[in-house]
Amino acid sequence: MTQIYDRVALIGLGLIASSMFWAIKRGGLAGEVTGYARSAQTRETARKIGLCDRICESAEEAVKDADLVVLCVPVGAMGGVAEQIAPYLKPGATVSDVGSVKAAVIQAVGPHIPEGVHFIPAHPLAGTEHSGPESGFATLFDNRWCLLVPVPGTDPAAMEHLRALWEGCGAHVDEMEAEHHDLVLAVTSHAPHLIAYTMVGVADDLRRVTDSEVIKYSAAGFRDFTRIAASDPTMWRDVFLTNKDATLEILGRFTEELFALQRAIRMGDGEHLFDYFTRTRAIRRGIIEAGQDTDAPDFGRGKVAR
Ligand SMILES: NC(=O)c1ccc[n+]([C@@H]2O[C@H](COP(=O)([O-])OP(=O)(O)OC[C@H]3O[C@@H](n4cnc5c(N)ncnc54)[C@H](O)[C@@H]3O)[C@@H](O)[C@H]2O)c1
Ligand SMILES: O=C(O)C(=O)CC1(C(=O)O)C=CC(O)C=C1
Repeated sequence: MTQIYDRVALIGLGLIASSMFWAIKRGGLAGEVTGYARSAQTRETARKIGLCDRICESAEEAVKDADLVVLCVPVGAMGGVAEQIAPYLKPGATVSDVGSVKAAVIQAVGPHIPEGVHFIPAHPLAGTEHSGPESGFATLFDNRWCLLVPVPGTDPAAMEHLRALWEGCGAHVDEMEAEHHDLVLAVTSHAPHLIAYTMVGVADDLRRVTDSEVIKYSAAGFRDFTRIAASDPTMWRDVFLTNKDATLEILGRFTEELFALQRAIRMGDGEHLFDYFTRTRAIRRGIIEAGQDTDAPDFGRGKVAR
């Protein structure tokens, strides 16, 4: 139990904020954690389940005297929240966020951060398809990456504190530059979500001809592949609107590969299909062997390939 901050404020009480709260409590990482959500119903639920030491009626009240303020709202709401809390931030405090896109958040939040307050964007690479204050759990960040995205002139001591908080929450911490982050995440997270949403849309379109059998008998492949299509629509709308260029670049490449496979199927080119699947299977297995598949079961002996 190492306390890193006296007071932490969480703004937006959904999956990530609630998981942060339970992880901070588990590690004894903060003296007090305050919380604020825009909707009265969310604040009520938070109080009921004991989320945060104190739920405040305004964002201003929540951030007052906080040493660390973490913005846990959808990416498109970050700028507005930053503007709202700016006059109430304590000198020397750190403002961070957990947004899935970084360049747009830096652009939206940065200008509102007052002189004497540190701004360190961050992104924990962990989540589920669930959302809201009741969806969080203390172990969400265990053995997952959290990327810190320092802006020019970032105070090294403030960085160390934030790094220690995320490590205390169970994460491995790395640093990455914003544009690079957005390109990497477009491949590993954003495009896959869009493709999963699309596949569910296709299944739904087919409902009329298959008499709902696609949904009723949805096989393991469909279920595994489309779990993430149950994710929050506001969050993902904002991700695509704010990481437009990188996502469109990756979707362009994806479409080219898809067309090549489509052509191989039409032409009966089994060799092309076999070679492609052999190569991609090796890559996927390599991810597991490198221990980067943090969902693979761990029986206390390191990651076990599935
Ligand atoms: N869900 C994931 O898998 C995941 C993973 C890593 C990072 N993120 C990022 O974390 C952030 C939060 O995501 P989440 O999954 O916790 O979402 P969530 O939908 O569970 O929670 C978001 C919360 O923010 C509140 N909110 C929305 N607009 C607000 C405003 N203007 N002021 C105050 N509160 C507001 C909502 O009412 C809700 O309580 C997003 O930026 C998302 O991109 C999500
Ligand atoms: O596992 C999931 O449900 C997720 O979608 C989590 C996930 C991801 O794509 O890996 C989603 C968005 C993030 O910003 C980080 C993590």
